[in-house]
Amino acid sequence: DLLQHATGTGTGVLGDTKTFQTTLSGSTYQLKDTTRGNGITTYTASNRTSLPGTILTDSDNVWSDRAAVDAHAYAGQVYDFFKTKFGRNSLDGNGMAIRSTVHYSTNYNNAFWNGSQIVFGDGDGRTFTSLSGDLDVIGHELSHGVIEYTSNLRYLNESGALNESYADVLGNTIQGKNWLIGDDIYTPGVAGDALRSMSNPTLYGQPDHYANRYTGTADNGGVHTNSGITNKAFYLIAQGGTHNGVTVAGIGRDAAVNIFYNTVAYYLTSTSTFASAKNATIQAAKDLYGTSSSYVTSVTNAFRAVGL
Ligand SMILES: CC(C)[C@H](Cc1cn(Cc2ccc(C(=O)O)cc2)nn1)C(=O)N[C@@H](CCCCN)C(=O)O
Ligand SMILES: [Zn+2]
Repeated sequence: DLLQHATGTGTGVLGDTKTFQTTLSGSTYQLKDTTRGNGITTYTASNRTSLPGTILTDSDNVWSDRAAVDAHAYAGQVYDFFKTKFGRNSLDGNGMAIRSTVHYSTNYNNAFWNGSQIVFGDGDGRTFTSLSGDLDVIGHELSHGVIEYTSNLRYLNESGALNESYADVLGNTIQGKNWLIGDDIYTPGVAGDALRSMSNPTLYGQPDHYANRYTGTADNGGVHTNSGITNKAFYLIAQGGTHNGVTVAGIGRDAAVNIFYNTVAYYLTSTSTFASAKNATIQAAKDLYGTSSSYVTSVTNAFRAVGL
């Protein structure tokens, strides 16, 4: 038949070899995975800004476009996370096609969800290397899609900071490597630094207590700043620790992300605030693990530790 799926191999942004699903169309291979939902397709913007751009193709199914290899392989991993952990079929729960575009614009130091697809710049090689080279970043961007199809948290002030926080929490948990966001692609010349830290948000200028929240208008009311508050709460719930004199018993990443996913998917609305998110998370923990579960105590204490 004309369209059949194949397995491609290629090199990722950090020089690692990986395999991923492709489609053979006639005698050309396309970066199109038809084994997950209604498909995962990776495009190139060819350093311009029209989206989605052109589907990436190759003659021998051995791929050398490092940004494309990682965008495609990592998107498949993110799809698998939501499907196997939460039974969620793609971003909308209905198998919607996932589209990624790499090589957006020139020296573009960012990655984003534009309401329909995810987009990655190549970075300028100093501040960022190709932004699709970090699984927690792809997880972050695709999680914005999941959030849009569930609570649809408005991207402004407290609901916007929550949107950002759940994207960080889900993206970081999908990678499950450390508590940093973007460390694999931020400042390739500097080891160990990152864009954001969930274990210590203040390391990169984010608050770790509600009293220190940003209340200005920049960045839609500090959505990438105030996300530190609930990022820290998640870290405490998963890992445990003492913060501002409050000791939290860790419950592990699996249970913590289960509570956070269910909260953002089923308990919040587009105008939820930090206060309503605290109550919703406690309720989700009760519904998932029982009202007298120690997990409910950990959630309550973690939110208290960050001033909520
Ligand atoms: C890796 C990724 C998660 C990305 C990280 C990111 C990139 N930037 C721009 C940026 C550019 C330069 C520097 C510098 O230190 O010189 C830092 C940040 N700000 N945040 C990010 O956080 N993107 C935003 C893009 C939001 C776009 C508006 N909707 C998002 O997805 O929330
Ligand atoms: Zn974001």
